[in-house]
Amino acid sequence: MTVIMNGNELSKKIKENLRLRATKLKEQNIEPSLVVVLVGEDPASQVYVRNKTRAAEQIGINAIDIRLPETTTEAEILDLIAKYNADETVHGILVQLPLPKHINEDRITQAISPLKDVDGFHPVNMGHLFMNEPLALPCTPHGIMEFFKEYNIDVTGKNAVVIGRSNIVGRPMAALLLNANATVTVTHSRTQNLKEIAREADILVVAIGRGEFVDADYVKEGAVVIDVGMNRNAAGKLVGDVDFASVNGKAGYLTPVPRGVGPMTIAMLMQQTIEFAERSLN
Ligand SMILES: Nc1nc(=O)c2c([nH]1)NC[C@@H]1CN(c3ccc(C(=O)N[C@@H](CCC(=O)O)C(=O)O)cc3)C=[N+]21
Ligand SMILES: [Mg+2]
Repeated sequence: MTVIMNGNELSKKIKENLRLRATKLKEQNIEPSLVVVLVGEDPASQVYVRNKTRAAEQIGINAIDIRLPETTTEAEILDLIAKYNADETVHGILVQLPLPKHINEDRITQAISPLKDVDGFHPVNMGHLFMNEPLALPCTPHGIMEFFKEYNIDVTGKNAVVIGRSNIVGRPMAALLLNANATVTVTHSRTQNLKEIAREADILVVAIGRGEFVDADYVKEGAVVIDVGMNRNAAGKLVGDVDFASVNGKAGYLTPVPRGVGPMTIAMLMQQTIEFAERSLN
């Protein structure tokens, strides 16, 4: 029997709690505010950004939604970031990735003040995370840790295998699992014997960007399987990196796509915004 972890339900619960915290902040004349910058017309990014601004609205976070044309220069974005870094009424700044090719994503990420970096992507925040003294956590890995908490999954001493080493998911996920005392293996496209390594996992986090890549052969009976993927299959249907039908029944726990990790990412983004706003009180 596989427990399907419900990201819609858990994120809803978290957002309800955040709404109360937003109300408290407003009573103290702080309006939690998040700047969301989207450059270009990528349809998937438009969906994600809309989901973020909608969640902000539900909670009572003021979302400053900035849409810029594909032709925007790097200097223009850097100017905008400098403006909001200096604006004390703004608590969080997010620039949606990916950015158009003529813009250097690292320079943009590094321009955002670490104290307003709701994504947790800034190298300073990455450093704090790796030293187990986090200031802001990357939202997707953070949301995955919240799943473990909700479903009473103790990762201490467990074999955790992360497939993927991106700066936004794989690497910070490994750090969070290590901070939580798991035994962590990070695998990637050059890993030899991936299937054999994955089969040893008590906790398997899949973030490779290849639709339905991980089937039951990669999964140990009873393992916790977390699917970070967001892909369109040949029929245009949204699928994860895990072959859900194949793994369902073998895993102990499994996240679906959609309604799994995606909504948790957004909930953690909102939580980080509220936390930054609360810090502004002190
Ligand atoms: N600076 C930055 N911060 C991010 O947090 C960030 C980013 N850039 N770039 C892209 C990724 C991806 N991401 C998602 C957020 C929500 C859903 C989401 O809401 N998913 C829904 C369904 C979405 C759909 O229907 O397509 C679900 O899984 O149920 C998915 C993916 C945030 N990201
Ligand atoms: Mg994917």
